Amino acid sequence: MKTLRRPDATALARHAGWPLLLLAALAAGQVLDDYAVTVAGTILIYAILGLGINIVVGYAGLLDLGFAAFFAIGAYTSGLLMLKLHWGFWATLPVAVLAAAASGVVIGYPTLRLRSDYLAIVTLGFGEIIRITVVNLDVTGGPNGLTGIPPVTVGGREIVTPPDFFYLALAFFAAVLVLTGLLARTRLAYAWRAVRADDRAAEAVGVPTRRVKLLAYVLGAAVGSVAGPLNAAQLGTVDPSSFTFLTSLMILLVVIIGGMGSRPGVVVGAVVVVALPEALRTVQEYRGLFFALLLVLIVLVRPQGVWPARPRRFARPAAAGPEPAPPAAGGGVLEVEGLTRRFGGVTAVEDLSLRAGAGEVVSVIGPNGAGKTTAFNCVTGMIAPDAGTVRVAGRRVHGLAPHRVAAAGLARTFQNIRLFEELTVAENVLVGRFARDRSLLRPPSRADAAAVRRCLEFTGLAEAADRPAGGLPYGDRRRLEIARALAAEPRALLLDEPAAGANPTEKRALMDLIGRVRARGVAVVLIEHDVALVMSVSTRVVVLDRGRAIAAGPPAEIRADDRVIAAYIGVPDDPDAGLQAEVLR
Ligand SMILES: Nc1ncnc2c1ncn2[C@@H]1O[C@H](COP(=O)(O)OP(=O)(O)OP(=O)(O)O)[C@@H](O)[C@H]1O
Repeated sequence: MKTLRRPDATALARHAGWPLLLLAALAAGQVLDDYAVTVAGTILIYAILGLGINIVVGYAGLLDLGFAAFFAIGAYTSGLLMLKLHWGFWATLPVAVLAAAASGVVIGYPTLRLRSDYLAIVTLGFGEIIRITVVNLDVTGGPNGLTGIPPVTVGGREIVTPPDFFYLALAFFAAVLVLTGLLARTRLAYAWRAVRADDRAAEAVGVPTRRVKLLAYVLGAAVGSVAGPLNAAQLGTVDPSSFTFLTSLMILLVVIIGGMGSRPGVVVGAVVVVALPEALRTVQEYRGLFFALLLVLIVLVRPQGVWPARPRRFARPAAAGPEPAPPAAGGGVLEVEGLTRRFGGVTAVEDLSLRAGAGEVVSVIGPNGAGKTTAFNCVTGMIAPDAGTVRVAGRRVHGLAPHRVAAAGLARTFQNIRLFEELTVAENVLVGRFARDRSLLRPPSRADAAAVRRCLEFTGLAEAADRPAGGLPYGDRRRLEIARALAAEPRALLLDEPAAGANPTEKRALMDLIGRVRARGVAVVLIEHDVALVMSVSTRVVVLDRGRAIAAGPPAEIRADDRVIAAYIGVPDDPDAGLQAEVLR
């Protein structure tokens, strides 16, 4: 039977697309007139800036309204070194990139804890600070900027004509393209996309989010800054009016129009942002109006961008690889002692102690607001407890950042499912591997791929590997969260209401899954309102009421405990109480 060759055709387009585009650009340099080739050179400069901001905004989702600052830092550093110290262009280049990378740390570090709107204000302010500084310093030429920058020489030849400059810009663009292409394949790029989707969930599954965000600023700034020296070389001047808020906005538009996180989209965006105003020169008076209207139209028709990023297919390893060895005997133990957390006058968790051994299922039950989720959040480092200790396999983990707690062997799921919606199922699980291996600047390893496959097969999601997580049915979303947690090969797995909203078939499947996880020697801690499920899967049950553990023991004991029934079921004339009591009994 004939098989469809479609994937091969797609792969060909994927691999041949860039070389073909570069070849077309090489040919265009020969045939275009000087004006068109100058516009094409400017498109390439914006494409380089776009590839830079694509890292910060497109991959990591950190809104940046001051990206022109890095463009300026690159241009001024290179220009000043050439004019004041008589360095050659090529020698100034690494210094310009380093200066921009260092300012990426300056802007990145204080903004790590900020979310979108505050981040926008801070980055906008940073862009203005840089512009106002260069306008007011004597050394940078004040409002006149720098003039008389010597041309670039390549192999003894001065780059002065528009086609020569276009080819230089094309070489820079190709180099930046290769570099960003390599970056897009690293584990860091997956971490960026996870951070963009849900940074708290990313941190909880082992991604060192602060480092990952800082790297986005640093690498984005370094990549974008390359456009600065190039622009200075093209014009022979550095003019502060080229680095205004409007420039930052145009650079941001490159990725918004093209498609967040899409490198081909960046090229499309740069063409639109640079060439469209040029094409509208014939209607000079209405140019701004037409440009604005066309942009609105593009964004309305293609809200995801003209060329949105496409999900990558998961590279299936030949085999899922051997099961990881179960934790050593006596390992896989979670020990919580005296955990206390207050919120103002409310004591959400008070002096809670809990122990889960390898292969045990310990359930934490209690009425709404009893403090169950707060206890989980304290144990996993997402909120700091006021008192108490948490140990995983004998190692203290309280006070550690959530990604370190995950690395110590504690994986979790969330009450309100927190998946990385735009990532595929396989990519979600891959991000879960960060708890095992935090290396960032290399592509996912064979071990990563084998673990992803193993976890997908274990949870029955292998068929859905390449589907976006956001499109999964409810039951599969719950299972995917568990698969992502298992990718960490945890010693203890904390499940927060995994059966909420599940139908009876899904509940049975969940019970089976919990049984299989437990059989691998993992300690399972379960928060659950479904008492029947709790009683059938648990080895021990801890009952919380108003933050305190009022009973703990095997299910049979808990069923018979009158204090539990009174506290958990509530007032005797509650119409639901009889039913719940039946289940407990
Ligand atoms: N961030 C917070 N700020 C203030 N109070 C909080 C905060 N988080 C939880 N609380 C309070 O702490 C108590 C315990 O809440 P928690 O969500 O841990 O309970 P729960 O047992 O998980 O409830 P549910 O079963 O409804 O999920 C509640 O009184 C809640 O209002």
